[in-house]
Amino acid sequence: MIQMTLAKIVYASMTGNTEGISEILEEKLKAAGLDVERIEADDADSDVFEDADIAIVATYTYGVGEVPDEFEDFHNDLSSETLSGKIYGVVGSGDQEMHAATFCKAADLFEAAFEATGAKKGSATVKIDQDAEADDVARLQTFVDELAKA
Ligand SMILES: Cc1cc2nc3c(=O)[nH]c(=O)nc-3n(C[C@H](O)[C@H](O)[C@H](O)COP(=O)(O)O)c2cc1C
Repeated sequence: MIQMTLAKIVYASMTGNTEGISEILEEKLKAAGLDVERIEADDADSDVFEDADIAIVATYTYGVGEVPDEFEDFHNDLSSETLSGKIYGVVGSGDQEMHAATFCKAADLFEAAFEATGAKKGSATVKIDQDAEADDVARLQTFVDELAKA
């Protein structure tokens, strides 16, 4: 049997924007021929990416530039995991108008955590204002294409 590349998306979403983004990612990764598992932050331990080839986090930002509560433990523990040999990517949703100074800061915090794991960044972090519009969907396509060939 041919071993397929497994991509795992862990996401947190309070009002649905990031969930929608995670669904778009799932669809596009599948279209690229990958196996995909999409998991809510509440259901994920920090070792969730152990059996994945591609590790993706999709997060909104809460408080003043903070990781959402339901992602806090996961985020803290992620940096202690060893994910060398794996590819990672991060997508953020935030509010560019109301929170310009901390726009999608949680995505940057996840990028830093992934860097500590030894995983390789497969594509630049995508930051989306609220929900994904057509231009964002195009950026997500590029993100997926780059991860798939990284
Ligand atoms: C209390 C509160 C604090 C927020 N703080 C930030 C922030 O610091 N930076 C940011 O980019 N967005 C911030 N946001 C906006 C959300 O991240 C944004 O609406 C996001 O699209 C929500 O995603 P979701 O629909 O997946 O829950 C905040 C929203 C709330 C309600």
